[in-house]
Amino acid sequence: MIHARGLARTFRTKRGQVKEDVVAVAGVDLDVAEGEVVGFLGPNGAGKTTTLRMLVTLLAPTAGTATVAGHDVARDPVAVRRSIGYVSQSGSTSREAIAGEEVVDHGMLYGIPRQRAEARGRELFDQLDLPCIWGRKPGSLSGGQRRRLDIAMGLVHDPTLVFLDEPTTGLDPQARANLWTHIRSLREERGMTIFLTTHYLDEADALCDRILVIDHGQIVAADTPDALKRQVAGDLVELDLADTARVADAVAVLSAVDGAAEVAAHGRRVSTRLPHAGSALPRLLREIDARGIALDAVEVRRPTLDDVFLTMTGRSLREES
Ligand SMILES: Nc1ncnc2c1ncn2[C@@H]1O[C@H](COP(=O)(O)OP(=O)(O)OP(=O)(O)O)[C@@H](O)[C@H]1O
Repeated sequence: MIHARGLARTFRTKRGQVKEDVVAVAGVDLDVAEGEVVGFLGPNGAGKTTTLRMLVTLLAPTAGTATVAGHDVARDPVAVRRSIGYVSQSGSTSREAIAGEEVVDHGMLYGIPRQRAEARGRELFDQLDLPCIWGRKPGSLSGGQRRRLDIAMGLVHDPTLVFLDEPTTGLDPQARANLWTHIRSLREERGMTIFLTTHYLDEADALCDRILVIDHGQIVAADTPDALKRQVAGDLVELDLADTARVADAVAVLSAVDGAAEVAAHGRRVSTRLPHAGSALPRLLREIDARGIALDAVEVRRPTLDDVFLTMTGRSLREES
């Protein structure tokens, strides 16, 4: 559905009197198969929106090629636009318009006759849980309703591929979870291919079959959420000691465990990564006990997507965003 090779975009900007080039996207290769939900994850300024805007033909690449829904973005942008839905970060509804009319007008822009656009709009409003907002102004809707209205606008011409730019940014946790359910149903009920950008690790984890991590305009990781998590060194084990004087002894015990990596100490806390913490922990704790090292707390955490990002880039995505 989407294939890009060496896709790049540089912006020429002016700082004071000096002109300089900003490399927003520095040669991206990516492939998205039909029916996949793919998440494009990265910190602020990583190049997510710029990549997306090139794929939806709103921005010309400075280098590289891409085909979207079988059409070349540079040679046949109109065919790309006819085949896709695009929901931008800011949405496309005017606050003072009438929600239903906006959707019908949008459908008619794609050449759909009024009656069919209205039927399609009402069907989408039902599916996206917006049954009573047809005659309302977008400005009077909640954030979650407005986001679902934006998605209805993006789907009125029945595309098989939809691009969502940060679909849940600014929504409260309940509205986000609700939107995730709707996004999942688009794939399940309509077999749509979905490409979305997000800052949110939990969103990428919950929604996406595959995740592409972008940093400084380059893809630094691409795989399923589980496979990405398996790539990092293992489960994180943290022990809080009762007595700082025993930190060195605890570090020695952790370092001796088979497969232990990243053994570290911060204050009273010593930590390590273990490939299979569940099975290694009983023996480790017996050893700690045998040496008379008293513990206040033990914590074991499965790797998260943030750990993946940290491993790939040396920075935490959570801090960045
Ligand atoms: N029109 C522009 N002119 C100059 N620089 C730009 C322009 N658009 C984007 N950039 C720069 O390109 C880089 C990538 O921006 P982009 O918006 O693609 O990142 P992003 O990952 O989508 O960020 P965010 O999560 O904040 O939306 C940033 O350094 C940004 O400042």
